[in-house]
Amino acid sequence: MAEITSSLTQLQLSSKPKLNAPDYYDAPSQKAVVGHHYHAGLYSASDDEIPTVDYSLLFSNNPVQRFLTLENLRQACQEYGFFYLVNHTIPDEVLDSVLKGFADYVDPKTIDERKVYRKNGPSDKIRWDLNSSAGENREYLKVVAHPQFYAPSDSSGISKNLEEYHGAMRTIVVGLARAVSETLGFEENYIEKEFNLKSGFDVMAMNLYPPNSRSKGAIGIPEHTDPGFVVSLVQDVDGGLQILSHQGKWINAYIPHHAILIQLGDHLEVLTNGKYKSHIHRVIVNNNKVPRISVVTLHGPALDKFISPGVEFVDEEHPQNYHGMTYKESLEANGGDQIDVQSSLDKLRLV
Ligand SMILES: O=C(O)CCC(=O)C(=O)O
Ligand SMILES: [Fe+2]
Repeated sequence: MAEITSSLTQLQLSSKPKLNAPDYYDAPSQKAVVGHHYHAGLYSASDDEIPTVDYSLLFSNNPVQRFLTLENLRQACQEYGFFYLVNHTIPDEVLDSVLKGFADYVDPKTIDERKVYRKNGPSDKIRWDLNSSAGENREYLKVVAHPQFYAPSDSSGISKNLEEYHGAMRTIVVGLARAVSETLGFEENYIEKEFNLKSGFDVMAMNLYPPNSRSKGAIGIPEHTDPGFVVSLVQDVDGGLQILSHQGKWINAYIPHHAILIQLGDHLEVLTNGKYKSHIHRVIVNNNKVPRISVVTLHGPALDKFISPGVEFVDEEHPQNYHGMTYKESLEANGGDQIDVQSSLDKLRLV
């Protein structure tokens, strides 16, 4: 588990760790392919700090400590919209085995096993694809993980790891829902109720990004925001995740080892009428020396839950900025399938 590294009295900041390639990868010997049609500086981003929130202190018995950590979380939500979560209760071994499990799963020798999960239809609960183009470079597996967990059949035994990890992450997300509700000045069950999180629709996306020597361009995943309450993300190595700040500046995410990156989702933005916003992010692979794996979970409201700005967030000074829609409708509003967990913030915004 990541350690408490900073003071409570100000936003807790992370430092840039060194690239730490796990030994199950063959680091490619090739240098970056010459002749890619992108400019090295085109996707550069700054190393500005990203706040860190200590999960365990959100539930501290010490009221001062708890108050200060909730204030830290409120600032992180309102002024950033993303933060690193440390001391979060998921054992290191669980994080390591989900990442290692996916690394084993995407063995190029077993690619035919995965192809059965290529798009079959709109009700797919498991989806796999491999994109290698100027616009996107990644292999991914997505599974619906809640209210029911859909386990991919596989010879490497990944499903057990995924399900264990998801169960642990859900516990944290419910804890975060309670803490975030308090930062908004509500009873702790406000978000759980508004999103009916007990029946929340969660999708896990496991991504493998190639090193630059094996990619067809600079982009791992193009710019987007994600629907839902929050997105949780763990990774094996740093490598190109960039988030667009409030100030319109791209920031490199250097996630401390064994910490979790939390990004606020579109539907928290809708519920709070824009007070807590989701942020555009992308993955750039042009500097990657080794492959990178991320395990990203989109924790959503229940599919049938109608989400609109809470009345408490709308007044003369703050006119309603978003339409209401059920979560299901919003996932499908841009023609996507539920498993695509596509953003439709463009359709939800009134202005
Ligand atoms: O892999 C990453 O770092 C980000 C992936 C992502 O944004 C997503 O899957 O929605
Ligand atoms: Fe994303």
